[in-house]
Amino acid sequence: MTIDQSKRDLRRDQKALRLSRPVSAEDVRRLTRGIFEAVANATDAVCIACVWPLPGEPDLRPLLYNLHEAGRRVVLPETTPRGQALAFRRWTPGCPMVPGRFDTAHPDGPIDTPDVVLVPLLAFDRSLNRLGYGGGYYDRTLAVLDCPAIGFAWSWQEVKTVPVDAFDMPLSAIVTERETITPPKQKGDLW
Ligand SMILES: Nc1nc2c(c(=O)[nH]1)N(C=O)[C@@H](CNc1ccc(C(=O)N[C@@H](CCC(=O)O)C(=O)O)cc1)CN2
Ligand SMILES: Nc1ncnc2c1ncn2[C@@H]1O[C@H](COP(=O)(O)OP(=O)(O)OP(=O)(O)O)[C@@H](O)[C@H]1O
Repeated sequence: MTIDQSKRDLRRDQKALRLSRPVSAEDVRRLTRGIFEAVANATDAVCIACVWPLPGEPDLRPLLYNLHEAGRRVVLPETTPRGQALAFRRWTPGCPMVPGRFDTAHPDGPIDTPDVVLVPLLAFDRSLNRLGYGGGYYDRTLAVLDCPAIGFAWSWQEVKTVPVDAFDMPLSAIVTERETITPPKQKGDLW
């Protein structure tokens, strides 16, 4: 099977899984707290890229308010034409949301460059590889941004190995409602 085919199959299965699993309010609180802490640890990150939820995805909307109240700038992706990197636009509480491509929605605020990007995903593995919707949007965006990329997901979205291509960008960390997964220690690391 080609990498493309195995990605397609995994994408289909993981979409169905994510829509079918019930999520408790406690899970939502734990995941939101974990992401907030991961962002707080990136102390010099002023501008944080989040997402406006798609069906079945963890709902980060409470986090947007928390980050805004904590004095961070919040930006959300505008889904650009296929083949382009995402554009991030400033969000403020209650700002109008504009319908965009693939049933996404984005704020109508000014474009801004994030210092850290929270990345949605359908599947992940322990090596911090991710599978997304297949537009390649986050891979293209992270390739040009060169900033920390923190994946967020439910723990049960983990698979043994995500099929990867050369252009796939591994994440800096993945936060779930159970744990935050960070890169394994490398030989030669000072500490
Ligand atoms: N909340 C949220 N916003 C996001 C993303 C995301 O994953 N979550 N994206 C993450 O990249 C970007 C846009 N996402 C995309 C959504 C759908 C397709 C897409 O190709 N959809 C096909 C069906 C694909 C399939 O069923 O396999 C379609 O609608 O025809 C591509 C990118 C930016 N905004
Ligand atoms: N840095 C890049 N430059 C050019 N093309 C890219 C780049 N990254 C990904 N692509 C293209 O995007 C397409 C989709 O990639 P992939 O299947 O890995 O998407 P995904 O990571 O699941 O989706 P997303 O990042 O939107 O959530 C691929 O066909 C690939 O050719």
